[in-house]
Amino acid sequence: MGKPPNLYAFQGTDELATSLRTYVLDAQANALERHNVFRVGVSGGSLPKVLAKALLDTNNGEGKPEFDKWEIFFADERAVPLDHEDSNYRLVKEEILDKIPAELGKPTVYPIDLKYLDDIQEMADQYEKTLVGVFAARDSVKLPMFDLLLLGCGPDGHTCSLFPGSPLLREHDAWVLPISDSPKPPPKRITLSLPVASHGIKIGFVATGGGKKDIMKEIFDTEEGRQLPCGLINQFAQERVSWFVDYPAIEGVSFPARRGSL
Ligand SMILES: O=C(O)[C@H](O)[C@@H](O)[C@H](O)[C@H](O)COP(=O)(O)O
Repeated sequence: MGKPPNLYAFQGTDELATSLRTYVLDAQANALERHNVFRVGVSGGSLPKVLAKALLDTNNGEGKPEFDKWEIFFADERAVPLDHEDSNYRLVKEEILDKIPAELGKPTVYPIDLKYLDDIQEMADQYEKTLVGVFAARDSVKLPMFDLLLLGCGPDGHTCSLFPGSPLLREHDAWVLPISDSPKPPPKRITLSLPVASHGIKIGFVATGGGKKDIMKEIFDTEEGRQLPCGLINQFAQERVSWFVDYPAIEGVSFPARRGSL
């Protein structure tokens, strides 16, 4: 049995961002030492804004992101053009990529292939091929191992585009899956599968605001919550998972949180 996930709680997003920066830079240092590249998967939602605060505030702690060594992938993406308001690529571009100062270098980014907007199975297959190309042949690597996955948690306990009760949660072979009926709009998306999302060397969740307190209580304090997508990642990845939350998000949660800095 491994150790439980880490739950770090902060007074507000500024404090959260400072510790998230330390966490990301630590993951970067480990990855660069291991293979001189930092492979990161990011989600949409509120995460990119918090991540921008963590990474781009240059007065914020020691060390720097070495973006020219970063390879950025999408933990999930909506099947829309890259300049569409629903695009996670557009969100990450506007919040982070466009704001990176030149001296920090430019990351390599892997967006979805727009040729397949009308065929999301093909879009998922192509994105999986991209991962195969980067993480080595599928036969030799059972699952791609991201150096860091940065994920959000929906009010129903979903993460990436893996929703509670979805048959996609039972998929153990594919690395990337299509979804055509996402309960959160827009309906058509692709997502990392649960085994891939649980396989990151480090997996960081960011959840803030009182709107998250009921689902956080469910995930951390109840047996049913452990079966929700976020709860399943907690179970599978255990101490490789770290949650960065603010106090309102864990009001009433009994699971022990470490308050203050990382
Ligand atoms: O593209 C998406 O819809 C996201 O990747 C999704 O999984 C998100 O991370 C959660 O819904 C949490 O969103 P918030 O952080 O905005 O609550």
